[in-house]
Amino acid sequence: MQRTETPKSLFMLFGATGDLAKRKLFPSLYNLYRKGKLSERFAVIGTARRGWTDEVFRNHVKDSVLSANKHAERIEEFASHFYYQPHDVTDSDSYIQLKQLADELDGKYQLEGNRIFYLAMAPEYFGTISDHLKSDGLTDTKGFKRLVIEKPFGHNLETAKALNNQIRKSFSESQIYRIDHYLGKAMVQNIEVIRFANALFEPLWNNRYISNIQITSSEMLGVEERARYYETSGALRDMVQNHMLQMVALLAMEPPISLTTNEIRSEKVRVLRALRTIEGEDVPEYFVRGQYGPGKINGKKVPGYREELNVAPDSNTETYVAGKLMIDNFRWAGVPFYIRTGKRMAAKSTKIVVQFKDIPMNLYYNTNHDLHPNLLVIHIQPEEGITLHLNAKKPGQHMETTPVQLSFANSSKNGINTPEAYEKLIHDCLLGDATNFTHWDEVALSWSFVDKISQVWENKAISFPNYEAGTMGPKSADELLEKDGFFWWPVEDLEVCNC
Ligand SMILES: NC(=O)C1=CN([C@@H]2O[C@H](COP(=O)(O)OP(=O)(O)OC[C@H]3O[C@@H](n4cnc5c(N)ncnc54)[C@H](OP(=O)(O)O)[C@@H]3O)[C@@H](O)[C@H]2O)C=CC1
Ligand SMILES: O=C1O[C@H](COP(=O)(O)O)[C@@H](O)[C@H](O)[C@H]1O
Repeated sequence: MQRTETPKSLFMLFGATGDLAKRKLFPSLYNLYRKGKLSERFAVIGTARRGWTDEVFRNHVKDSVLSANKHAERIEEFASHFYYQPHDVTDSDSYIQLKQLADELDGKYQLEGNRIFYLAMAPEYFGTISDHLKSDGLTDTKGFKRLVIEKPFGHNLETAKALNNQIRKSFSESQIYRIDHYLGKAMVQNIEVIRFANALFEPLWNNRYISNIQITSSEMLGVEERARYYETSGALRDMVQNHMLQMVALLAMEPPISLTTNEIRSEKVRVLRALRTIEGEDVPEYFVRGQYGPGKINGKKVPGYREELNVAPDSNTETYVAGKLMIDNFRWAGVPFYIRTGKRMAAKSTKIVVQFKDIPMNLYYNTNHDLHPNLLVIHIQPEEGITLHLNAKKPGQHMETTPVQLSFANSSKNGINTPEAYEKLIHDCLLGDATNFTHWDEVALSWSFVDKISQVWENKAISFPNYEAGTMGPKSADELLEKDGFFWWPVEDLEVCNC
Protein backbone atom coordinates (compact mmCIF):
# COMPACT_ATOMS: atom_id res chain seq x y z
CA MET A 1 0.00 0.00 0.00
CA GLN A 2 1.43 3.34 -1.04
CA ARG A 3 1.19 5.99 1.70
CA THR A 4 1.62 9.61 0.79
CA GLU A 5 0.25 12.42 2.92
CA THR A 6 -1.40 14.24 0.04
CA PRO A 7 -2.55 11.74 -2.55
CA LYS A 8 -4.11 13.10 -5.72
CA SER A 9 -7.47 11.92 -6.94
CA LEU A 10 -10.68 12.71 -8.71
CA PHE A 11 -13.77 12.24 -6.55
CA MET A 12 -16.93 11.40 -8.40
CA LEU A 13 -19.77 11.96 -6.01
CA PHE A 14 -23.14 10.41 -6.84
CA GLY A 15 -25.91 12.07 -4.83
CA ALA A 16 -24.06 15.40 -4.62
CA THR A 17 -27.21 17.42 -3.94
CA GLY A 18 -28.29 15.18 -1.05
CA ASP A 19 -28.29 15.43 2.72
CA LEU A 20 -25.23 13.29 3.44
CA ALA A 21 -23.07 15.22 0.98
CA LYS A 22 -24.13 18.53 2.44
CA ARG A 23 -23.92 17.68 6.14
CA LYS A 24 -20.92 15.35 6.21
CA LEU A 25 -18.95 14.97 3.00
CA PHE A 26 -18.24 18.58 1.93
CA PRO A 27 -17.19 19.70 5.46
CA SER A 28 -14.96 16.62 5.72
CA LEU A 29 -13.29 17.26 2.36
CA TYR A 30 -12.80 20.88 3.38
CA ASN A 31 -11.16 19.87 6.67
CA LEU A 32 -8.76 17.60 4.80
CA TYR A 33 -7.96 20.46 2.42
CA ARG A 34 -7.44 22.94 5.26
CA LYS A 35 -5.12 20.52 7.05
CA GLY A 36 -3.08 19.93 3.89
CA LYS A 37 -4.17 16.27 3.70
CA LEU A 38 -5.75 16.88 0.32
CA SER A 39 -3.30 18.28 -2.20
CA GLU A 40 -4.16 20.98 -4.74
CA ARG A 41 -4.29 18.08 -7.18
CA PHE A 42 -7.85 17.03 -6.51
CA ALA A 43 -11.16 17.64 -8.22
CA VAL A 44 -14.72 16.70 -7.36
CA ILE A 45 -17.43 15.99 -9.90
CA GLY A 46 -20.81 16.17 -8.22
CA THR A 47 -23.71 14.52 -9.95
CA ALA A 48 -27.46 14.28 -9.36
CA ARG A 49 -30.56 14.84 -11.46
CA ARG A 50 -31.22 18.50 -10.78
CA GLY A 51 -29.93 20.88 -13.44
CA TRP A 52 -27.36 22.79 -11.42
CA THR A 53 -24.38 24.62 -12.88
CA ASP A 54 -20.82 24.59 -11.51
CA GLU A 55 -21.56 27.93 -9.91
CA VAL A 56 -24.71 26.76 -8.12
CA PHE A 57 -22.89 23.67 -6.94
CA ARG A 58 -19.90 25.64 -5.66
CA ASN A 59 -22.20 27.96 -3.71
CA HIS A 60 -23.92 24.92 -2.23
CA VAL A 61 -20.55 23.45 -1.21
CA LYS A 62 -19.49 26.77 0.36
CA ASP A 63 -22.77 27.01 2.31
CA SER A 64 -22.29 23.49 3.57
CA VAL A 65 -18.72 24.19 4.73
CA LEU A 66 -19.65 27.53 6.30
CA SER A 67 -22.54 26.02 8.23
CA ALA A 68 -20.06 23.58 9.79
CA ASN A 69 -17.27 26.15 10.22
CA LYS A 70 -18.20 29.86 10.18
CA HIS A 71 -14.57 30.96 9.88
CA ALA A 72 -13.54 28.67 7.04
CA GLU A 73 -10.50 30.07 5.24
CA ARG A 74 -9.50 29.61 1.58
CA ILE A 75 -13.06 28.59 0.84
CA GLU A 76 -13.06 30.07 -2.69
CA GLU A 77 -9.91 28.14 -3.60
CA PHE A 78 -11.42 24.99 -2.15
CA ALA A 79 -14.74 25.40 -3.99
CA SER A 80 -12.97 26.03 -7.30
CA HIS A 81 -12.10 22.30 -7.39
CA PHE A 82 -15.80 21.36 -7.59
CA TYR A 83 -17.64 20.66 -10.87
CA TYR A 84 -21.22 19.64 -11.46
CA GLN A 85 -22.69 17.36 -14.10
CA PRO A 86 -26.47 16.77 -14.20
CA HIS A 87 -26.94 13.05 -14.55
CA ASP A 88 -29.64 10.46 -14.00
CA VAL A 89 -27.92 7.26 -12.91
CA THR A 90 -30.54 5.17 -14.68
CA ASP A 91 -29.84 6.91 -18.02
CA SER A 92 -27.08 4.99 -19.81
CA ASP A 93 -26.20 7.83 -22.18
CA SER A 94 -25.25 10.35 -19.54
CA TYR A 95 -22.26 8.30 -18.30
CA ILE A 96 -20.49 9.26 -21.53
CA GLN A 97 -20.54 12.97 -20.57
CA LEU A 98 -19.39 12.06 -17.09
CA LYS A 99 -16.43 10.20 -18.56
CA GLN A 100 -15.52 13.15 -20.80
CA LEU A 101 -15.52 15.55 -17.86
CA ALA A 102 -13.55 13.09 -15.72
CA ASP A 103 -10.88 12.69 -18.42
CA GLU A 104 -10.67 16.44 -18.88
CA LEU A 105 -10.19 17.09 -15.14
CA ASP A 106 -7.73 14.25 -14.95
CA GLY A 107 -5.52 16.18 -17.39
CA LYS A 108 -6.16 19.61 -15.89
CA TYR A 109 -5.25 18.56 -12.31
CA GLN A 110 -2.73 15.84 -13.29
CA LEU A 111 -4.59 13.21 -11.29
CA GLU A 112 -2.83 10.28 -12.97
CA GLY A 113 -6.10 8.43 -13.45
CA ASN A 114 -6.79 8.04 -9.72
CA ARG A 115 -10.52 7.87 -9.09
CA ILE A 116 -12.73 7.56 -6.03
CA PHE A 117 -16.37 6.90 -6.84
CA TYR A 118 -18.50 7.79 -3.82
CA LEU A 119 -22.07 6.46 -3.90
CA ALA A 120 -24.04 8.73 -1.56
CA MET A 121 -27.45 7.82 -2.83
CA ALA A 122 -30.31 5.44 -2.29
CA PRO A 123 -28.94 1.86 -2.17
CA GLU A 124 -31.17 0.61 -4.99
CA TYR A 125 -28.84 2.46 -7.40
CA PHE A 126 -25.52 1.08 -6.11
CA GLY A 127 -25.46 -1.90 -8.49
CA THR A 128 -26.52 0.06 -11.60
CA ILE A 129 -23.91 2.76 -11.06
CA SER A 130 -21.18 0.23 -10.45
CA ASP A 131 -22.09 -1.62 -13.69
CA HIS A 132 -21.98 1.60 -15.71
CA LEU A 133 -18.70 2.77 -14.26
CA LYS A 134 -17.06 -0.24 -15.82
CA SER A 135 -19.10 -0.69 -18.98
CA ASP A 136 -18.83 3.00 -19.92
CA GLY A 137 -15.10 3.10 -19.34
CA LEU A 138 -14.97 5.34 -16.26
CA THR A 139 -12.79 2.81 -14.48
CA ASP A 140 -10.57 2.47 -17.51
CA THR A 141 -7.62 4.52 -16.29
CA LYS A 142 -4.09 3.69 -15.19
CA GLY A 143 -4.43 5.01 -11.61
CA PHE A 144 -6.24 3.56 -8.59
CA LYS A 145 -10.00 3.04 -8.69
CA ARG A 146 -11.97 2.86 -5.45
CA LEU A 147 -15.68 2.48 -4.84
CA VAL A 148 -17.03 3.94 -1.60
CA ILE A 149 -20.43 2.58 -0.68
CA GLU A 150 -22.75 4.03 1.92
CA LYS A 151 -25.01 2.02 4.13
CA PRO A 152 -27.26 0.10 4.05
CA PHE A 153 -25.34 -2.65 2.27
CA GLY A 154 -28.42 -4.75 1.47
CA HIS A 155 -31.57 -5.34 3.48
CA ASN A 156 -30.68 -8.89 4.52
CA LEU A 157 -28.10 -11.51 3.62
CA GLU A 158 -29.76 -12.40 0.33
CA THR A 159 -29.97 -8.84 -0.98
CA ALA A 160 -26.51 -8.01 0.35
CA LYS A 161 -25.12 -11.03 -1.57
CA ALA A 162 -26.86 -9.95 -4.76
CA LEU A 163 -25.47 -6.42 -4.40
CA ASN A 164 -22.01 -7.71 -3.62
CA ASN A 165 -22.02 -10.03 -6.65
CA GLN A 166 -23.08 -7.14 -8.83
CA ILE A 167 -20.44 -4.66 -7.68
CA ARG A 168 -17.76 -7.36 -7.76
CA LYS A 169 -18.29 -7.53 -11.55
CA SER A 170 -16.72 -4.06 -11.77
CA PHE A 171 -14.52 -3.77 -8.64
CA SER A 172 -12.35 -6.22 -6.75
CA GLU A 173 -12.86 -6.62 -2.97
CA SER A 174 -9.72 -4.56 -2.35
CA GLN A 175 -11.20 -1.67 -4.36
CA ILE A 176 -14.47 -1.61 -2.37
CA TYR A 177 -14.73 0.63 0.70
CA ARG A 178 -17.97 -0.09 2.61
CA ILE A 179 -18.56 2.77 5.01
CA ASP A 180 -19.41 2.17 8.66
CA HIS A 181 -18.95 5.64 10.10
CA TYR A 182 -18.56 4.26 13.65
CA LEU A 183 -15.24 2.83 12.52
CA GLY A 184 -14.09 6.39 11.86
CA LYS A 185 -14.87 7.59 15.38
CA ALA A 186 -11.76 8.37 17.39
CA MET A 187 -12.73 6.34 20.46
CA VAL A 188 -13.88 3.35 18.45
CA GLN A 189 -10.43 3.32 16.86
CA ASN A 190 -9.05 3.65 20.37
CA ILE A 191 -10.56 0.32 21.49
CA GLU A 192 -7.69 -1.58 19.88
CA VAL A 193 -5.09 0.74 21.40
CA ILE A 194 -6.58 0.55 24.90
CA ARG A 195 -6.61 -3.22 24.64
CA PHE A 196 -3.37 -3.99 22.89
CA ALA A 197 -1.08 -1.21 24.13
CA ASN A 198 -1.68 -1.64 27.87
CA ALA A 199 -0.15 -4.39 29.94
CA LEU A 200 -2.79 -3.55 32.52
CA PHE A 201 -5.78 -4.64 30.45
CA GLU A 202 -4.80 -7.39 28.06
CA PRO A 203 -4.17 -10.05 30.76
CA LEU A 204 -7.57 -9.28 32.28
CA TRP A 205 -9.45 -9.18 29.00
CA ASN A 206 -11.23 -12.52 29.25
CA ASN A 207 -13.87 -14.53 31.08
CA ARG A 208 -11.72 -15.00 34.17
CA TYR A 209 -11.85 -11.31 35.05
CA ILE A 210 -14.68 -9.71 33.09
CA SER A 211 -18.25 -10.34 34.20
CA ASN A 212 -20.08 -8.57 31.37
CA ILE A 213 -19.66 -5.86 28.75
CA GLN A 214 -22.36 -3.30 27.97
CA ILE A 215 -22.55 -1.19 24.82
CA THR A 216 -25.11 1.59 24.68
CA SER A 217 -25.73 3.81 21.69
CA SER A 218 -28.71 5.97 22.53
CA GLU A 219 -30.11 8.85 20.51
CA MET A 220 -32.47 11.65 21.44
CA LEU A 221 -33.50 12.30 17.86
CA GLY A 222 -36.44 10.52 16.31
CA VAL A 223 -36.52 9.34 12.70
CA GLU A 224 -36.47 12.92 11.37
CA GLU A 225 -36.92 12.90 7.55
CA ARG A 226 -35.80 9.32 7.09
CA ALA A 227 -39.00 7.47 7.96
CA ARG A 228 -39.44 5.97 4.49
CA TYR A 229 -36.11 4.21 4.82
CA TYR A 230 -36.44 3.52 8.56
CA GLU A 231 -39.86 1.87 8.19
CA THR A 232 -38.18 -0.83 6.08
CA SER A 233 -35.17 -1.03 8.34
CA GLY A 234 -35.74 -0.56 12.08
CA ALA A 235 -33.06 -0.32 14.73
CA LEU A 236 -31.85 -3.91 14.26
CA ARG A 237 -30.84 -3.38 10.64
CA ASP A 238 -30.01 0.32 10.99
CA MET A 239 -27.67 0.11 13.99
CA VAL A 240 -27.10 -3.47 15.21
CA GLN A 241 -26.15 -5.18 11.93
CA ASN A 242 -23.32 -2.70 11.42
CA HIS A 243 -22.19 -0.30 14.16
CA MET A 244 -23.05 -2.37 17.24
CA LEU A 245 -21.63 -5.64 15.89
CA GLN A 246 -18.49 -3.85 14.73
CA MET A 247 -17.91 -2.55 18.26
CA VAL A 248 -18.49 -6.03 19.67
CA ALA A 249 -15.96 -7.45 17.21
CA LEU A 250 -13.32 -4.87 18.17
CA LEU A 251 -13.85 -5.53 21.87
CA ALA A 252 -13.76 -9.29 21.56
CA MET A 253 -11.18 -10.01 18.88
CA GLU A 254 -7.87 -11.73 19.57
CA PRO A 255 -4.76 -9.58 19.24
CA PRO A 256 -3.91 -9.55 15.52
CA ILE A 257 -0.41 -10.70 14.62
CA SER A 258 0.14 -7.28 13.02
CA LEU A 259 -1.87 -4.13 12.42
CA THR A 260 -2.45 -4.78 8.74
CA THR A 261 -5.93 -4.52 7.24
CA ASN A 262 -6.12 -8.25 6.56
CA GLU A 263 -4.95 -9.37 9.99
CA ILE A 264 -7.38 -7.09 11.84
CA ARG A 265 -10.25 -8.03 9.59
CA SER A 266 -9.63 -11.72 9.95
CA GLU A 267 -9.67 -11.45 13.77
CA LYS A 268 -12.95 -9.54 13.62
CA VAL A 269 -14.39 -12.17 11.31
CA ARG A 270 -13.45 -14.89 13.81
CA VAL A 271 -15.46 -13.11 16.51
CA LEU A 272 -18.50 -12.84 14.25
CA ARG A 273 -18.16 -16.54 13.44
CA ALA A 274 -18.12 -17.36 17.16
CA LEU A 275 -21.30 -15.38 17.90
CA ARG A 276 -23.92 -17.75 19.28
CA THR A 277 -26.76 -18.06 16.76
CA ILE A 278 -30.00 -16.73 18.19
CA GLU A 279 -33.03 -18.06 16.39
CA GLY A 280 -36.60 -19.26 16.68
CA GLU A 281 -37.94 -19.61 20.21
CA ASP A 282 -34.63 -18.44 21.71
CA VAL A 283 -34.98 -14.92 20.30
CA PRO A 284 -37.11 -13.48 23.17
CA GLU A 285 -34.60 -14.90 25.66
CA TYR A 286 -31.79 -12.88 24.11
CA PHE A 287 -33.32 -9.92 22.30
CA VAL A 288 -36.03 -7.38 23.10
CA ARG A 289 -37.42 -4.59 20.94
CA GLY A 290 -39.23 -1.34 21.55
CA GLN A 291 -40.98 1.50 19.79
CA TYR A 292 -41.31 4.96 21.25
CA GLY A 293 -44.60 6.55 22.08
CA PRO A 294 -45.16 10.26 22.75
CA GLY A 295 -43.08 11.81 25.50
CA LYS A 296 -40.77 14.67 26.33
CA ILE A 297 -37.25 15.44 25.10
CA ASN A 298 -35.48 18.34 26.81
CA GLY A 299 -38.80 19.32 28.39
CA LYS A 300 -40.57 19.55 25.00
CA LYS A 301 -43.41 17.27 23.95
CA VAL A 302 -42.58 15.02 21.01
CA PRO A 303 -44.89 12.69 19.07
CA GLY A 304 -44.71 8.93 19.15
CA TYR A 305 -43.08 7.02 16.27
CA ARG A 306 -46.46 6.05 14.79
CA GLU A 307 -47.38 9.74 14.56
CA GLU A 308 -44.25 10.68 12.59
CA LEU A 309 -44.44 11.67 8.91
CA ASN A 310 -44.41 8.65 6.53
CA VAL A 311 -44.82 6.11 9.35
CA ALA A 312 -47.73 3.64 9.25
CA PRO A 313 -50.19 4.24 12.12
CA ASP A 314 -49.90 0.55 13.06
CA SER A 315 -46.15 0.27 12.32
CA ASN A 316 -44.40 -2.79 13.73
CA THR A 317 -40.95 -1.22 13.20
CA GLU A 318 -38.67 -1.28 16.23
CA THR A 319 -36.96 1.98 17.18
CA TYR A 320 -35.12 0.28 20.04
CA VAL A 321 -33.21 -2.98 20.42
CA ALA A 322 -31.49 -4.54 23.39
CA GLY A 323 -29.74 -7.87 23.15
CA LYS A 324 -27.46 -10.30 24.86
CA LEU A 325 -24.69 -11.70 22.68
CA MET A 326 -22.62 -14.70 23.63
CA ILE A 327 -19.30 -15.35 21.99
CA ASP A 328 -18.70 -19.05 22.19
CA ASN A 329 -14.94 -19.22 22.21
CA PHE A 330 -12.26 -19.92 24.80
CA ARG A 331 -11.76 -16.29 25.79
CA TRP A 332 -15.38 -15.24 26.16
CA ALA A 333 -17.37 -18.35 27.14
CA GLY A 334 -19.93 -17.27 29.75
CA VAL A 335 -19.45 -13.50 29.39
CA PRO A 336 -22.55 -11.69 28.12
CA PHE A 337 -22.08 -8.74 25.79
CA TYR A 338 -25.19 -6.62 26.25
CA ILE A 339 -26.04 -4.10 23.55
CA ARG A 340 -28.79 -1.49 23.38
CA THR A 341 -29.60 1.21 20.90
CA GLY A 342 -32.62 3.33 20.22
CA LYS A 343 -34.13 6.58 19.12
CA ARG A 344 -35.85 9.18 21.29
CA MET A 345 -34.07 8.06 24.41
CA ALA A 346 -33.14 10.13 27.44
CA ALA A 347 -29.58 10.89 26.31
CA LYS A 348 -27.40 11.06 23.23
CA SER A 349 -24.61 8.76 24.28
CA THR A 350 -22.41 5.99 23.01
CA LYS A 351 -20.51 4.23 25.77
CA ILE A 352 -18.91 0.91 26.45
CA VAL A 353 -18.82 -0.34 30.03
CA VAL A 354 -16.51 -3.24 30.82
CA GLN A 355 -17.53 -4.62 34.21
CA PHE A 356 -14.88 -6.65 35.98
CA LYS A 357 -15.69 -9.56 38.28
CA ASP A 358 -15.78 -8.97 42.02
CA ILE A 359 -12.69 -9.87 44.00
CA PRO A 360 -12.98 -13.26 45.78
CA MET A 361 -13.40 -11.82 49.27
CA ASN A 362 -14.45 -8.38 50.43
CA LEU A 363 -12.31 -7.57 53.47
CA TYR A 364 -14.31 -4.41 53.98
CA TYR A 365 -17.78 -5.94 54.11
CA ASN A 366 -18.19 -5.24 57.82
CA THR A 367 -18.33 -1.54 57.18
CA ASN A 368 -21.75 -1.75 55.53
CA HIS A 369 -20.21 -0.31 52.39
CA ASP A 370 -20.45 -2.58 49.41
CA LEU A 371 -17.46 -2.55 47.16
CA HIS A 372 -18.26 -1.21 43.72
CA PRO A 373 -17.19 -3.39 40.84
CA ASN A 374 -14.26 -2.08 38.83
CA LEU A 375 -15.45 -0.61 35.57
CA LEU A 376 -13.62 0.52 32.49
CA VAL A 377 -15.80 3.00 30.63
CA ILE A 378 -14.97 3.94 27.05
CA HIS A 379 -16.76 7.17 26.17
CA ILE A 380 -17.31 7.26 22.43
CA GLN A 381 -19.63 10.25 22.15
CA PRO A 382 -20.54 13.01 22.77
CA GLU A 383 -17.61 13.23 25.17
CA GLU A 384 -14.54 11.19 24.30
CA GLY A 385 -12.36 9.53 26.88
CA ILE A 386 -11.77 6.65 29.25
CA THR A 387 -12.69 6.27 32.91
CA LEU A 388 -11.48 3.58 35.25
CA HIS A 389 -13.69 3.09 38.32
CA LEU A 390 -11.77 1.82 41.34
CA ASN A 391 -12.27 1.58 45.11
CA ALA A 392 -10.05 3.56 47.48
CA LYS A 393 -9.97 4.37 51.17
CA LYS A 394 -12.25 7.14 52.29
CA PRO A 395 -10.26 9.94 53.93
CA GLY A 396 -10.53 9.73 57.73
CA GLN A 397 -9.91 7.31 60.54
CA HIS A 398 -12.16 4.43 59.54
CA MET A 399 -11.25 1.78 57.06
CA GLU A 400 -14.10 2.60 54.71
CA THR A 401 -14.00 2.43 50.96
CA THR A 402 -15.20 4.95 48.44
CA PRO A 403 -15.46 4.70 44.66
CA VAL A 404 -12.91 6.82 42.79
CA GLN A 405 -12.34 7.43 39.10
CA LEU A 406 -9.28 7.82 36.95
CA SER A 407 -10.29 9.76 33.90
CA PHE A 408 -8.80 10.72 30.60
CA ALA A 409 -10.88 13.11 28.48
CA ASN A 410 -10.03 13.46 24.81
CA SER A 411 -11.01 16.93 23.68
CA SER A 412 -13.65 16.44 21.05
CA LYS A 413 -13.63 19.28 18.57
CA ASN A 414 -16.93 18.45 17.04
CA GLY A 415 -18.97 17.33 20.00
CA ILE A 416 -20.96 14.66 18.24
CA ASN A 417 -18.16 13.67 16.00
CA THR A 418 -19.65 12.22 12.85
CA PRO A 419 -18.12 14.79 10.48
CA GLU A 420 -14.73 14.00 11.93
CA ALA A 421 -15.41 10.29 11.42
CA TYR A 422 -16.14 10.89 7.74
CA GLU A 423 -13.02 13.00 7.45
CA LYS A 424 -10.87 10.14 8.75
CA LEU A 425 -12.54 7.58 6.54
CA ILE A 426 -12.23 9.67 3.38
CA HIS A 427 -8.57 10.22 4.16
CA ASP A 428 -8.04 6.48 4.73
CA CYS A 429 -9.68 5.78 1.39
CA LEU A 430 -7.38 8.30 -0.31
CA LEU A 431 -4.42 6.53 1.25
CA GLY A 432 -5.75 3.13 0.20
CA ASP A 433 -6.16 1.96 3.79
CA ALA A 434 -9.28 -0.18 4.07
CA THR A 435 -8.80 -1.23 7.72
CA ASN A 436 -11.69 0.89 8.98
CA PHE A 437 -14.10 -0.22 6.28
CA THR A 438 -16.11 -3.41 6.43
CA HIS A 439 -15.01 -6.44 4.45
CA TRP A 440 -17.65 -8.52 2.69
CA ASP A 441 -17.12 -11.43 5.12
CA GLU A 442 -18.03 -9.19 8.07
CA VAL A 443 -21.11 -7.90 6.27
CA ALA A 444 -22.27 -11.41 5.41
CA LEU A 445 -21.78 -12.78 8.93
CA SER A 446 -23.53 -9.78 10.49
CA TRP A 447 -26.53 -10.15 8.22
CA SER A 448 -26.77 -13.85 8.85
CA PHE A 449 -26.84 -13.18 12.63
CA VAL A 450 -29.41 -10.38 12.39
CA ASP A 451 -31.67 -12.04 9.79
CA LYS A 452 -32.63 -14.84 12.18
CA ILE A 453 -33.84 -12.29 14.71
CA SER A 454 -35.73 -10.14 12.21
CA GLN A 455 -37.43 -13.22 10.76
CA VAL A 456 -38.96 -13.93 14.18
CA TRP A 457 -39.89 -10.31 14.78
CA GLU A 458 -41.48 -9.82 11.37
CA ASN A 459 -43.78 -12.75 12.00
CA LYS A 460 -44.84 -11.71 15.46
CA ALA A 461 -46.09 -8.23 16.26
CA ILE A 462 -45.95 -7.09 19.87
CA SER A 463 -47.76 -4.33 21.64
CA PHE A 464 -46.19 -1.04 20.52
CA PRO A 465 -45.48 1.64 21.65
CA ASN A 466 -43.79 0.26 24.73
CA TYR A 467 -41.50 3.08 25.83
CA GLU A 468 -42.06 6.74 26.31
CA ALA A 469 -39.92 9.15 24.29
CA GLY A 470 -37.26 10.61 26.57
CA THR A 471 -36.69 7.41 28.58
CA MET A 472 -34.04 4.70 28.37
CA GLY A 473 -36.28 2.15 26.61
CA PRO A 474 -38.79 -0.54 27.52
CA LYS A 475 -38.90 -2.35 30.84
CA SER A 476 -38.13 -5.64 29.09
CA ALA A 477 -34.61 -4.32 28.39
CA ASP A 478 -33.96 -3.99 32.13
CA GLU A 479 -35.40 -7.45 32.74
CA LEU A 480 -33.00 -8.89 30.16
CA LEU A 481 -30.10 -8.08 32.48
CA GLU A 482 -31.92 -8.55 35.78
CA LYS A 483 -32.44 -12.22 35.06
CA ASP A 484 -28.64 -12.59 34.79
CA GLY A 485 -28.11 -10.63 38.02
CA PHE A 486 -26.91 -7.45 36.26
CA PHE A 487 -28.29 -4.01 35.45
CA TRP A 488 -27.56 -1.38 32.84
CA TRP A 489 -25.01 1.08 34.13
CA PRO A 490 -26.81 4.42 33.72
CA VAL A 491 -25.02 6.33 30.95
CA GLU A 492 -25.98 9.70 32.48
CA ASP A 493 -24.03 8.87 35.66
CA LEU A 494 -20.89 7.81 33.85
CA GLU A 495 -19.83 11.13 32.38
CA VAL A 496 -16.10 11.44 31.85
CA CYS A 497 -14.41 13.81 34.25
CA ASN A 498 -13.13 16.83 32.30
CA CYS A 499 -10.38 17.56 34.78
N1 LIG B 1 -28.12 11.46 5.51
C1 LIG B 1 -27.45 10.81 6.45
O1 LIG B 1 -27.22 11.29 7.57
C2 LIG B 1 -26.94 9.43 6.18
C3 LIG B 1 -27.08 8.85 4.94
N2 LIG B 1 -26.55 7.61 4.70
C4 LIG B 1 -26.68 6.99 3.40
O2 LIG B 1 -26.19 7.87 2.37
C5 LIG B 1 -26.93 7.70 1.18
C6 LIG B 1 -27.50 9.06 0.76
O3 LIG B 1 -28.35 9.52 1.77
P1 LIG B 1 -28.93 11.02 1.78
O4 LIG B 1 -27.91 11.99 1.32
O5 LIG B 1 -29.54 11.20 3.11
O6 LIG B 1 -30.10 10.93 0.69
P2 LIG B 1 -30.86 12.13 -0.01
O7 LIG B 1 -32.22 11.62 -0.37
O8 LIG B 1 -30.74 13.39 0.74
O9 LIG B 1 -30.04 12.34 -1.38
C7 LIG B 1 -30.17 11.48 -2.47
C8 LIG B 1 -29.33 12.01 -3.63
O10 LIG B 1 -29.48 11.15 -4.74
C9 LIG B 1 -29.83 11.96 -5.90
N3 LIG B 1 -30.64 11.13 -6.79
C10 LIG B 1 -31.79 10.49 -6.52
N4 LIG B 1 -32.19 9.78 -7.58
C11 LIG B 1 -31.27 9.96 -8.56
C12 LIG B 1 -31.11 9.46 -9.87
N5 LIG B 1 -32.00 8.64 -10.45
N6 LIG B 1 -30.01 9.83 -10.56
C13 LIG B 1 -29.09 10.67 -10.02
N7 LIG B 1 -29.19 11.16 -8.78
C14 LIG B 1 -30.26 10.81 -8.06
C15 LIG B 1 -30.56 13.15 -5.31
O11 LIG B 1 -30.51 14.30 -6.08
P3 LIG B 1 -31.56 14.73 -7.22
O12 LIG B 1 -32.90 14.71 -6.57
O13 LIG B 1 -31.10 16.08 -7.64
O14 LIG B 1 -31.42 13.72 -8.29
C16 LIG B 1 -29.70 13.40 -4.07
O15 LIG B 1 -28.53 14.09 -4.44
C17 LIG B 1 -27.98 6.64 1.48
O16 LIG B 1 -27.46 5.39 1.12
C18 LIG B 1 -28.12 6.71 3.00
O17 LIG B 1 -28.56 5.49 3.54
C19 LIG B 1 -25.86 6.93 5.67
C20 LIG B 1 -25.70 7.46 6.93
C21 LIG B 1 -26.23 8.72 7.31
O1 LIG C 1 -25.91 4.99 10.76
C1 LIG C 1 -26.67 5.60 11.48
O2 LIG C 1 -26.17 6.25 12.53
C2 LIG C 1 -26.89 7.33 13.12
C3 LIG C 1 -26.24 7.56 14.47
O3 LIG C 1 -24.94 7.98 14.26
P1 LIG C 1 -24.16 8.80 15.37
O4 LIG C 1 -22.81 8.98 14.81
O5 LIG C 1 -24.93 10.08 15.57
O6 LIG C 1 -24.21 7.96 16.60
C4 LIG C 1 -28.35 7.03 13.26
O7 LIG C 1 -29.04 8.21 13.66
C5 LIG C 1 -28.91 6.58 11.94
O8 LIG C 1 -30.27 6.19 12.11
C6 LIG C 1 -28.11 5.43 11.38
O9 LIG C 1 -28.53 5.19 10.04
